[in-house]
Amino acid sequence: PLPPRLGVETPHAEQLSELFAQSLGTWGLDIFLVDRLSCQHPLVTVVYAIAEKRDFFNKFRIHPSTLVNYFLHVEQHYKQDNPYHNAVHAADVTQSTHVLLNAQALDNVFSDLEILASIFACAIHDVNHPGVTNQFLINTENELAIMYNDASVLENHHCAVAFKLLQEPNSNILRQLEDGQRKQLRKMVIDMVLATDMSKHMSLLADLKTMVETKKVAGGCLLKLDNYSEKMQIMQNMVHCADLSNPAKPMPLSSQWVTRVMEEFFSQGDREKALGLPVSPMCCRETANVEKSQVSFIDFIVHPLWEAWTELVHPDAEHILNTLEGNRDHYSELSAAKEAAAAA
Ligand SMILES: COc1ccc(-c2ccn(CCC(=O)N3CCOCC3)n2)cc1OC1CCCC1
Ligand SMILES: [Mg+2]
Ligand SMILES: [Zn+2]
Repeated sequence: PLPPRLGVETPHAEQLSELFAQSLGTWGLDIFLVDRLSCQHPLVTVVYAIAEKRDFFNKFRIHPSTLVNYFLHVEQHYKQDNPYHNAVHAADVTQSTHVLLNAQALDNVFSDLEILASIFACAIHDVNHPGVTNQFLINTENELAIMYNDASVLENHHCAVAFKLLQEPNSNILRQLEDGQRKQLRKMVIDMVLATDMSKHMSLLADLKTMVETKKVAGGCLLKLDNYSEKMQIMQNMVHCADLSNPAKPMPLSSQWVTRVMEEFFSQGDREKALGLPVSPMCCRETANVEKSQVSFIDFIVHPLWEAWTELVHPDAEHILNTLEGNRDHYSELSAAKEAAAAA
């Protein structure tokens, strides 16, 4: 028997179908509206809609009910009471990557398996996130830090949980793939999820810039991507861009993500204070300057990354870079106004 049209029953099925028909492939999709209309199943409904759109069911002989069953379990393993690292963030990163994959410059670059791997990696990339950073887990000698020897602790955990859930009954969406394909997908997913660890950011960006320079020299086309490592580099940067896309979204969405990430940081700061640990940067609710932090985050991390991505897929991501630059100026003005008010 087939599952409901969107994967899960919801009283707003009509409205949600309409929203996906209009905006599943749009950069400004209101993922918070998807969360409400789907009755808190944003991940299952977004993945199901993308799977339909990209014909995953036929291409990989995945039964719709198996896909729903697996991603319901994945969704349940995202901690709903995390203000930021919850299933809405996973759905947001997945839908954002779906949009980035549609760039004309990327036509015919990725195989069907690489596209499935990218969407799968986004959907599971933060599963079972505890709402604290790697540094906090290391500083508190958390069992996860011990398990993964302080190396990309969270990112290793997300991968392990996701692949463990595949082994549950009626959940193995990869069952019908050839063995080689399943092994290949597993490797690609691990490579992408481990690349969402911020400690990898600088090397990832450096490699992306080199590739952009080479592409410029080779007359601007991306098609000459034959080896795995070049393709994987683009896929890793694509997922990393999506993971860091909040400041590049329309302000009504971006500002909700800022509130959420600060709430998660502040509760970590509260826990560090209670444990007598030094409070991490930007985690102290008394002293943090939210707008200033966003400006620095954009100037030092997000803009350099999106500038490189925009060059790689020129001209498809121009509007994203423009939105980011507009948001940066907005936070900078807010920050200056706040300082002026404090000085008055
Ligand atoms: C909406 O604002 C943000 C949205 C996302 C990020 C962000 C940074 C790195 N990632 C990738 C995952 C990661 O490595 N993290 C998760 C966040 O905590 C640090 C370790 N994501 C940061 C954001 O703002 C900064 C944090 C407070 C002010 C500036
Ligand atoms: Mg993460
Ligand atoms: Zn994330």
